[in-house]
Amino acid sequence: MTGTSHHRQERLRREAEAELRDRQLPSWKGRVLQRIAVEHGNGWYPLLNESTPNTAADRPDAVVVGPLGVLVVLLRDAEPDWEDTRRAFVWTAELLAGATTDAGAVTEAVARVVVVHPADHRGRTGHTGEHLAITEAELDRVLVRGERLLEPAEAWDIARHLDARTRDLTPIMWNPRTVPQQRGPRRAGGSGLFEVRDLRRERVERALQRPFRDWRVFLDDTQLGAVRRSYSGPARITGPAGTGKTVLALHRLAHLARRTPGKLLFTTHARSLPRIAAEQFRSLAPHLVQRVEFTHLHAWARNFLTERGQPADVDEQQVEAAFEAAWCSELSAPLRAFRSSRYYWKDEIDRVIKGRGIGSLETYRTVARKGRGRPLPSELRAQVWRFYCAYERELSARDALDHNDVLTRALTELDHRPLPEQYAAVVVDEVQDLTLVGLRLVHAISGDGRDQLLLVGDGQQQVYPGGWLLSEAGISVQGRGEVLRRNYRNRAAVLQEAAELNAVNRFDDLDGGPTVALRSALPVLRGGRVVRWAGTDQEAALVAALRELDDHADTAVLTRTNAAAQRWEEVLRAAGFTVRPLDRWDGRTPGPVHVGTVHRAKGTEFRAVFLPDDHVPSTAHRDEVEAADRHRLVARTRARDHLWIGTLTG
Ligand SMILES: Nc1ncnc2c1ncn2[C@@H]1O[C@H](COP(=O)(O)OP(=O)(O)OP(=O)(O)O)[C@@H](O)[C@H]1O
Repeated sequence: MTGTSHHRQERLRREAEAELRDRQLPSWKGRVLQRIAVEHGNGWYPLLNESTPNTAADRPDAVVVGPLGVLVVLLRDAEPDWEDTRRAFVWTAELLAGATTDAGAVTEAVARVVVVHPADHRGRTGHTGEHLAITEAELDRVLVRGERLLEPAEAWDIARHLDARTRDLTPIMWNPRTVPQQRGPRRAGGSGLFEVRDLRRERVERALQRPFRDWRVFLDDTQLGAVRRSYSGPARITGPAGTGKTVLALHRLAHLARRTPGKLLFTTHARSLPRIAAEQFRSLAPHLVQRVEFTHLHAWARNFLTERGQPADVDEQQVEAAFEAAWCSELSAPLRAFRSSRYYWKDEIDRVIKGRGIGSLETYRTVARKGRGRPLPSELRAQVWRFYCAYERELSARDALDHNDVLTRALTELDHRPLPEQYAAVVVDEVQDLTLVGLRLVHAISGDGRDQLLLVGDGQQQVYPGGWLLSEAGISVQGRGEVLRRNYRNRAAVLQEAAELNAVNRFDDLDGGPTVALRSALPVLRGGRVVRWAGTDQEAALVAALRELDDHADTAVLTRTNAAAQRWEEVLRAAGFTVRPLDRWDGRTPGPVHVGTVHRAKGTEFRAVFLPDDHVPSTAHRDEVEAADRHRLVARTRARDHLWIGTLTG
């Protein structure tokens, strides 16, 4: 430390001592608060609780706003009760509500609870479920070291907001009415919409330059509303691709975790998404990660049945063999005559008959089969039913269960014997891909209580056939929900390319709620690059295009089928690239080129995405054309900056 800065520190310390003199603080608390107050010289704005040192157990002694975020500081001789630290956080978070900075609305992700103990404290320190515990000797950990979360102007705005919101907190060492001299770049006059939009763009651009996405994103007003709102029953978030639905869902989980005891559940249909969401949640709220279970729905059902001593393993080969046996029998002949595709009839069983939990031909005759193409005549339905019964017999003969059986059994078991302990909240992402039985299961897990169930999805991104009405699962969202419109992921050129697809939303029109199509989404980021390639030697073209990229980090080659993904893996390895299959990715390491199916990439994003032509056979069936367009929409909207689309000719 130089002589001058030492002198300045000493002056600040004496000023702090004078400000705190009347408080009659125990000496160690006085020292800590002085130290915090001195940090004002480094861009921190301390606010002291009016009652300190006689602070209530569940209130902070100080709230300090600065470059490393908002610290909710509790000075305690002994380890506090976790409920008290949580309440102190919630109290502060509620004061933060409505705070805005140039970058947008403030989220709770910028705040954390820090419990400070005296230097001779012998108890535990470090991270607990709810807070970070340190001794007074370790204050640098929270005041000096760590990730920079707030710009100087943002910290100032938040500190002033807190001062204005409550009389319980008093600024020390700074005056909310005096504009600080050394401030970071601020908006220069005016508040036109255009300018606000530019600022948001600038901030998102900055976040994109970091190696990983900035999960402490400042949510926009609609997102923030949905994070903090208390819903009296099940609620629903919709919005086109890239509008921040998953971000919102994770913030809401953190928000609810801080307010309620008990476990929370994040689930979805796709196997890879929970792992990635868990990583994102970890960087958003590391101390709460133990409280949230991230599991795809089939794994949840399997674990649940296993715990209850019931069989739950699915042997894919046996399932395949059972279907093949039925398909090879004469029972499939009328089906083939109507639609030759084996996949179509497999979907009919998986997504319509078993997926909807249809137990009799009478019910099957009446079901709407939305999005499944030409209606099935009644006589053909009877034949499909016979085919389905043959498949079931083949399964039993092999003593095998398919994935639908596992969900159905879990639902029955839950009906019989509910969970011993309810989840505090359940969030379902990509809800449009669940079957009706899957939806009933999440509803049975969550119940209808306040804030218990949040459904997040977008009908334009449905990649599995079949649909349902929420009411068929006994769920009513009755105006409880939000529609997001601002696309933060895709640069304008990429968004435009994806929005041109005619991805018919067969899902949301079922519920009649408000929806926004991708083409009406509002792009936040400018620029972007779309390359359309057409020719015969696609492998050479894609490899050359990949080589042209200045950086391969965060790049993906996405395919329609597993077989195509495997083939591309080999091609890229042979060309010298390091490749990682998407199903082994946890969203953390951006290093090698990722290769996988679009299904595996659901809910994720990459800087550059390559979509080679997969020889999709052309079809005249409307449902298949629509499904292919939805699939393409999902694929294209995975790209943030750069999109490469291949077309094989000849
Ligand atoms: N308010 C915001 N400000 C800046 N960036 C944001 C904001 N909200 C979301 N983002 C960013 O936008 C991208 C898309 O967010 P997210 O994955 O939550 O969207 P989504 O609606 O779930 O997309 P999809 O339906 O395609 O899976 C992410 O990189 C996220 O960090």
